[in-house]
Amino acid sequence: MSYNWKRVVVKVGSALISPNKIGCSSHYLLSIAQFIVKCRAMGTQVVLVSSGSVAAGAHQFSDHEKSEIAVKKAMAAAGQTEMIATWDRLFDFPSAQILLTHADLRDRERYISIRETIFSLLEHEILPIINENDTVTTDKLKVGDNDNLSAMVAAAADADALIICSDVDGLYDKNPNEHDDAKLLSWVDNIDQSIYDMAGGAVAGGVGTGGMRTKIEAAEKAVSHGIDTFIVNGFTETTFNLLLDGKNPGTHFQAHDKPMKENIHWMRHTSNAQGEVIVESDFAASLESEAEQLTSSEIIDVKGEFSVGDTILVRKDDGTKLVKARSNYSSCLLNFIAKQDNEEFAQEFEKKTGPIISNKHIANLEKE
Ligand SMILES: Nc1ncnc2c1ncn2[C@@H]1O[C@H](COP(=O)(O)OP(=O)(O)O)[C@@H](O)[C@H]1O
Ligand SMILES: N[C@@H](CCC(=O)OP(=O)(O)O)C(=O)O
Repeated sequence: MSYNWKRVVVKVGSALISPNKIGCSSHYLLSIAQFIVKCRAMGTQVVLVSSGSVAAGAHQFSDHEKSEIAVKKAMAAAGQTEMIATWDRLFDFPSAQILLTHADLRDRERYISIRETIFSLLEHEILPIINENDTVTTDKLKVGDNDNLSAMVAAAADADALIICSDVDGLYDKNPNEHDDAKLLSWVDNIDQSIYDMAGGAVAGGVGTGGMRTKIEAAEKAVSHGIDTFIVNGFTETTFNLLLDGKNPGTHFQAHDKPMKENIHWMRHTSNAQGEVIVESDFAASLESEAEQLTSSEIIDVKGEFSVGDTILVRKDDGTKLVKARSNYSSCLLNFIAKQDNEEFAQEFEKKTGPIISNKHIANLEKE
């Protein structure tokens, strides 16, 4: 019996591509590539999210300069071509490179465009190979790790499963590289703080970046969109044979059976709030129904700069996060109307302009 997936995202960590940080090695990629080929032959579409550009490009630069940000970006640029060429050589079908930043994914129009490009490539049986566009990112613009990126991609691609290939067998109850008695968790159906507490970071000075924490974050994003998520050991061929047999070779995070709608998931997990609207601590309206709208008289403060259509966070004065929603007002207009002494004017203005936030594009943060 095999898994009945229509579409999977396979994420491959740096240690598998560039184990020694001297260019790329196809040593561990062969069994992953074979898995991709077999999935496609079984009718399962595959999207590949591949790390490794920084590690692969590292050997072009001297050790003393590698901590400089500009050099890291240069390493990524130099390693990216090598990484793509290495993957491309392993397939007898075409592949395509997509480089993304968080700024692309959190912009709804660009996000839709990314989705359409992925679907078009898959329709034409071209393998999309995705990585973060490290060369152009700043702290504000980047996702920062490919675990979270792969979950955002899996949601954008409407995947059924996300397979995160790492250098360990899965999630252990503590870091197996530091504790000999660490136990592998093969099944996780609820990602709560106790699961996050098990996760340590990546090995200091090692090849990977995120460690287990970012993999759990990725799993949380993916399962809430109905995507079964696996953390598996990408070093061994057995992993992929087991997956093809419908078995779990590592840690399986169970998908929610009532996944969030695509646009709500995007708002909750991919879009960044460009600003904040602060309301009183005793604010009680649900904000999700037409009857319970946010009005300017309830706003204490407006923070940040945002435009019509941007995502904003509505939170209470005491810090409680209420909702993330699409703003129908710019920050400038909202500041103006919220600071109006003439309440009648404000009410009339809102009546004409419409609700402050959209109740169609809203993610409730209190329920989760
Ligand atoms: N609870 C845990 N279970 C498994 N691995 C853990 C755990 N805590 C920390 N780790 C570390 O996370 C590493 C995998 O993450 P990372 O190095 O970022 O790999 P990748 O390149 O695959 O993203 C493991 O090698 C291990 O050292
Ligand atoms: N964009 C980076 C990916 C960094 C990253 O997340 O690495 P990893 O923890 O190995 O998945 C690169 O290509 O090197």
